[in-house]
Amino acid sequence: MTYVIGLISGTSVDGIDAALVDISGTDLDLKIELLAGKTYPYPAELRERILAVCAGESISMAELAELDDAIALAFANNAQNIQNGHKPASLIGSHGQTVYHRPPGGEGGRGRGGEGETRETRETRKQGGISSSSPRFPHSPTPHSLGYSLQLGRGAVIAHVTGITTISNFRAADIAAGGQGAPLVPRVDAYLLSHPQEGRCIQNIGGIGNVAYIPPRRDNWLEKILGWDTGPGNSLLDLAVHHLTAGAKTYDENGDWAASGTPCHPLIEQWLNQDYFHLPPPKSTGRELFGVAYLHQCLKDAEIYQLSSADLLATITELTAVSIVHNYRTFLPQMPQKVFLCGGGSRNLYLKRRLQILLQSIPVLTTDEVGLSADFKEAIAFAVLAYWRNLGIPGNLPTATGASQEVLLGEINR
Ligand SMILES: Nc1ncnc2c1ncn2[C@@H]1O[C@H](COP(=O)(O)OP(=O)(O)OP(=O)(O)O)[C@@H](O)[C@H]1O
Ligand SMILES: CC(=O)N[C@H]1[C@@H]2OC[C@@H](O2)[C@@H](O)[C@@H]1O[C@H](C)C(=O)O
Repeated sequence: MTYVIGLISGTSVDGIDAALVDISGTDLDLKIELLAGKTYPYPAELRERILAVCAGESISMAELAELDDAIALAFANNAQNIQNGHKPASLIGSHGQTVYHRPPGGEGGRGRGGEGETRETRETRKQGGISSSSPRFPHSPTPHSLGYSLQLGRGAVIAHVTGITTISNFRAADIAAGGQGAPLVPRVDAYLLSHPQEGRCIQNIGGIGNVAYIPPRRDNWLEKILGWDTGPGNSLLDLAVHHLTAGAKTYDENGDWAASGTPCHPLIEQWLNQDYFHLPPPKSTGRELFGVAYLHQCLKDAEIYQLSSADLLATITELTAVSIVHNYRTFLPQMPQKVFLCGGGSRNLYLKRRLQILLQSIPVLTTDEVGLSADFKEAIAFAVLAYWRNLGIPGNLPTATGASQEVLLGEINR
């Protein structure tokens, strides 16, 4: 029995998720008990700063250092807060705050999750203006270019402030081994959520969506696990709500607003042409692709349809749902028997309903229904990844990240 704290702020930048868990076992005997879970919202000013940097705003090294300090101290304070009323933890796994993610591949990983091919260049190429040996992915990755992923909130500060050994910088070793550095959660999902007879998809819907496909637990099931980022989760939807309410609201609570509208299907078809949805896994993405510039292009595309605000939100929500199902149908060896949602998007009842309709007879549930908190699963996963790192157990799944081998994830700060 080991008390471990998991900390993460994801691509929604809504706040720091902290989970205090009691962990035992290591793989199929792995067990976790969630003792406390809490989301600590960022101060508004810090959130805005992070979002601006994520949107590509240039900052100086001095400003970067200040931002890292502020995030590290916020994470450290919350690590202390989550222990209130509990036995102290002996280990912290802190993911930190992603501010930049470049998947591996040529030309800055544009083919996978960087800036992406613009519609203008695609049109020019279609008209013969750009020559390419690969018609769909002109920026096909070169085997030598590594990814890059930057998470702020350095572990050394968290370890010093809390006096607790802290594992941080989880993505670097997988990337050094040629991997995407994401998603890292599938190995944890495999041990906590696999089933002897059922093939399952665990679908996180955060800012970005990501799936772990876990085949039934027989034969060499571990080697058949897949995982990748499916595309937008709530990122575009949150940005659209912010835009439509002039910042008064940051998300569509329960999906109520979108539910009062109707999706515009021609737009969905057009948006599904985005290269990322057709790129085979392993693949990962972030706000660099599905961020502010992307939303503005969506708003521009929507102009000719003169959609109401509700119709626009319904259409953006539909893009998330349709792209998830498109990813399954295109890249899974077979459809799962059940889908389990987690992340904030699992609370969007309209999105959940749309997924259920698109997936027809495949039940769409949440991980809460199999005993794993849908809200804190990512924070729990980083507690488990830290626990594995401390025991010398690799955390990545090369079938999910594309790394050349299993590696120990994270740096140890004592
Ligand atoms: N009650 C709710 N109704 C609708 N949407 C919700 C609700 N609660 C949360 N969300 C959505 O979930 C988002 C936060 O999800 P979550 O915390 O899982 O994302 P994240 O961890 O930051 O992202 P990622 O998993 O990509 O790193 C919010 O920005 C919002 O869009
Ligand atoms: C670079 C980065 O922070 N990626 C996140 C993001 O949020 C969801 C999706 O994109 C996912 O692949 C990843 O996080 C989860 C925790 C993971 O690594 O499994």
